[in-house]
Amino acid sequence: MVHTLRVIHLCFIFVFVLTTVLFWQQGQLFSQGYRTSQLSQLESVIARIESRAQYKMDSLRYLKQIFTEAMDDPMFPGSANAPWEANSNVLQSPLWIGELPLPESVTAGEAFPLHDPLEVRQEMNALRKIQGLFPLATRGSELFADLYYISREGQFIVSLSQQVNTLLINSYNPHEKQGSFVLASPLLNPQRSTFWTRQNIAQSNDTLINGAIPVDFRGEWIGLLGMAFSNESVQRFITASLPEGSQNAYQLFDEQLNPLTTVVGAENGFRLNAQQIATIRKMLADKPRGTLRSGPVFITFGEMRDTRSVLVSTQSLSQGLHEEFGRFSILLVTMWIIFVLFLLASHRVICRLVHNMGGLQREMQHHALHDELTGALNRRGFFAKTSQISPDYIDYTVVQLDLDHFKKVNDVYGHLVGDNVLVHATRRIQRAIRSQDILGRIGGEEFCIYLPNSDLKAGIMVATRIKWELQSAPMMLEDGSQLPVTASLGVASHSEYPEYTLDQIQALADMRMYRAKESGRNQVCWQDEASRQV
Ligand SMILES: Nc1nc2c(ncn2[C@@H]2O[C@H](COP(=O)(O)OP(=O)(O)OP(=O)(O)O)[C@@H](O)[C@H]2O)c(=O)[nH]1
Repeated sequence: MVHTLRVIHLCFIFVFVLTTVLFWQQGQLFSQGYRTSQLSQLESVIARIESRAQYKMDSLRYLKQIFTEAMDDPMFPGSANAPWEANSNVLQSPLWIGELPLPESVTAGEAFPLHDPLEVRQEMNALRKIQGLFPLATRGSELFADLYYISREGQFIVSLSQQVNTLLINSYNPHEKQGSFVLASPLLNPQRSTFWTRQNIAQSNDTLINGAIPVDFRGEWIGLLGMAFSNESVQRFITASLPEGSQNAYQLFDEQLNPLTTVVGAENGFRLNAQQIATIRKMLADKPRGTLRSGPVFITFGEMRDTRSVLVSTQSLSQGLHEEFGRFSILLVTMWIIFVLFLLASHRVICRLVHNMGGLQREMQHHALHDELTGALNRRGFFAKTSQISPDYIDYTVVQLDLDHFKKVNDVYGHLVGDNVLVHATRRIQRAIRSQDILGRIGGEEFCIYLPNSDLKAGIMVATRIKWELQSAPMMLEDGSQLPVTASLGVASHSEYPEYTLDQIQALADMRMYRAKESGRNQVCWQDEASRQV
């Protein structure tokens, strides 16, 4: 049965491992699918942001075109006012003007004419012209921008809103290496293309994001046209770019992974820690897109080359479970748990069945080989056991025992007392033999004892001890009287007839037992011719 149980355990372990591996593989596929879906979701958000940002840059190029054309337009003489007086021009809404300290590196070594009122007026006229066109370039309100122009000639900055004007002036750092004016120089921007820059707003954690383009006129670099986007407007812009029903939170970072916006989208309260930022930075050095799992949070990130920023999306476990992949994962895990529970239950039932069957089998085997009344081996059990071991034991002796006048006990005291005598006699015999000796009740009141590793002499000693055990302990009856129990015993040893089989030795002992009966009972006989009594 132990073997059967072991096979059952192995089968169940095999099924458990196999199905767990299958479920795990399925989980891996889900996990891969989830990763891909997160990346494609981020990709689509990045594509939207980039296309919108590109639209802004295209608008800027278009406005620059109009601006340079207007500089040459003789039909638009413009205002005769000096730039710092332009606020008084009431024809359109005011242009806000401020003085801007241009970096020395930009102006050094170049012979600037002092403020040429004509060129400055031309610039102002051109600005007036594009001022009217600008609202067309700010499609919708999701990305509020303000247009500004920095005149290299006049060293002033003009913008449509006073707020942006002040911000630009306050945050302008002429020594900034990546400052917009520096990046617009022909040296660093020979293609004269658009570019993105950032300015940290003084006394605040906010950043002003600028899209800018250098303006050249008649082959000479005269200024810079730009759009400034406030932090909140970028935030609104990203929110508007998110897919509907997205469970992710997004945050925009600069290339050094300093946050440019606060978290937008689903609110999961998650903030990247220093270690996660270091990991993302390391991964970005290899690939522009990537994913990582950090505890219960799944992080997806992607670089946006044009705007030189990094978009990071995070999804907490609970948010992920609201998505299709999350629901499938729950289903998969539930199915696995149900399966394992079912497997455990069936394993338990089968083991119990096998155990019960084993018990039943052992019980049946015991009944088949043992005498129910005395508990000793029955005839079949005795011969089964002795024939099992007798080939190994060549030096054995058999004692055949028959209770004396047992019929009389039955007749006088009844069968119940007769049964008790049999039990009593069995116990007494067991007291007189060794644990390795085999006792069997092979007939009604007939017993046989197999003595391994015993010669005839030892057998006679055991038989004599049994005789005395019985004789010396009569059975107590219910009325307090004593019932003497004696037996006649025959002894035969394999050593006498080595060629004999166990059956033959047992038959010989039986014959000698009859001799003991004939010789007057309650005695041991071990010879064929003349019985010897002890
Ligand atoms: N109570 C009881 N009696 C049994 C059992 N098995 C056999 N007997 C009885 O044992 C008696 C055996 O009697 P006999 O073979 O004539 O032998 P005996 O009376 O012992 O006489 P001797 O052997 O010559 O001394 C029979 O009456 C059987 O019915 C049993 O399990 N219980």
